[in-house]
Amino acid sequence: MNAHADPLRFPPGFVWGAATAAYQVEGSPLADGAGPSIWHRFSHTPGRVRDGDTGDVACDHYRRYPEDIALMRSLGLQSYRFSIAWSRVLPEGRGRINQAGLDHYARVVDALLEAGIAPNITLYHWDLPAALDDRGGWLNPDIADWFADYATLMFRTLGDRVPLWSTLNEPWVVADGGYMHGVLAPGHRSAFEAAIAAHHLLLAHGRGVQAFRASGARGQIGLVVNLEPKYPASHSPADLAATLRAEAYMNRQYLDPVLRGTHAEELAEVFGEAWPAPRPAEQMAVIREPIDWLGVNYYTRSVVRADESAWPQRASAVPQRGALHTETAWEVYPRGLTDTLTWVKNRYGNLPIYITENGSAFFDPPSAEVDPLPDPLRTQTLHKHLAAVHAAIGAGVDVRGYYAWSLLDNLEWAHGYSKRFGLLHVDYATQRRTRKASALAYAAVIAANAL
Ligand SMILES: OC[C@@H]1[C@@H](O)[C@H](O)[C@@H](O)c2nc(CNc3ccccc3)cn21
Repeated sequence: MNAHADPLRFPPGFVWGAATAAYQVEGSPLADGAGPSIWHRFSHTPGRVRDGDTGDVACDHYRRYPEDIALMRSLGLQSYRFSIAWSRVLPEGRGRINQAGLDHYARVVDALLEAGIAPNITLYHWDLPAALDDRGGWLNPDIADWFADYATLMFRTLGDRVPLWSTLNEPWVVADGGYMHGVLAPGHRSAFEAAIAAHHLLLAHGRGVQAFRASGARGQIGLVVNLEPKYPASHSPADLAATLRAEAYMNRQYLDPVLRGTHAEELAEVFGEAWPAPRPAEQMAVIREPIDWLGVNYYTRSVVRADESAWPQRASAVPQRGALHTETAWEVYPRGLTDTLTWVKNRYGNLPIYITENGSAFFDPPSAEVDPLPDPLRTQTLHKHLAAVHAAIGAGVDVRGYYAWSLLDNLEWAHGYSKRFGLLHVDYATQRRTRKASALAYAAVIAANAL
């Protein structure tokens, strides 16, 4: 809270939430008839995840969600963004339905509604059913049908009472991490596969939106993308061109097809021989199925220079020495959030935006000896990014809400449990939750709807 100057007030009805993802928090990956996901396989593959960490227990959120919802309520959270583990409800990803999995998520939704917290459901947050990966996963063109069938099942089950839905979380990370560089599940390393996966992710998104419209579900559906503004290291032609390639590869690769019906022109240069022939017009039309809102995940920016050795975009980030960096080595750069939001408005129009993830990993001890647990760097970083959102709103961007990443310390993918993003500290030895000071700072902003 800004104790001296006039408070920065947010619009009436601005939605304040927090976010998680199934594989990072739930634990019990095979409970009650669930099938394995590619992240269950990946984390159990030696060498893939730091310290051999897995999601077998995580935050035990699958069982402890009533306690966690009570904590959300105590902080005054108005919405909770979480994901469905596809292989809990369809153990093989298609066909046979696991009613126990559907019943679990219905209980979570009803408990949230009972607590006055609006569910915001992500259908896909990286944990593809392993059985679908055995059929090619995101490389199989049939996955758009598989995803649409899964989405339809969820809309029929929960569509009467869930106000916000998104199809995919960060398709760029799925393709770049899972298929281009191989650092995330399923761990492939091929530009050809990355381009194919990217197209099928876009097709699946569009088919998911069509399924939402056909299901008659209430609420609104969107797409969640990670955006990282790219600033040229110099005004040299080489650096300017590299910056455009980096921006096209991360920031425009998915938004241009979904919101403009075209592909960023630099992608043919970035992917080279791996870039496919122009896609059929009817597929581009599916991809462009109109969405109701856009989810923006923001963490940092990058300052870009030309780098012929950096594959595939031939551009690399210039370290910003002297700036505050997080434990994930991301520069803290709140102005980048304002710039990103105004960039979206100027390029794609003023569609409703939710900041679906924003947060920071700074060191917290494994066990919390005091409540609240001091976390000054995370608290100041939170305040600065909320001020950046306020600035974007003041510039006319239609930002509807903000979700802190994350509600809980959790499994940070290949980093294991070594990076803590939570507003709530988790002692993994005891599963005890402890509020961090940033949680109380966030609660004060929510209570005042002002900074
Ligand atoms: O790393 C923090 C979170 C992660 O826990 C979420 O599951 C995921 O949605 C998420 N996306 C980003 C930003 N995008 C990104 C960029 C490069 C590598 C990995 C993630 C950060 N985060």
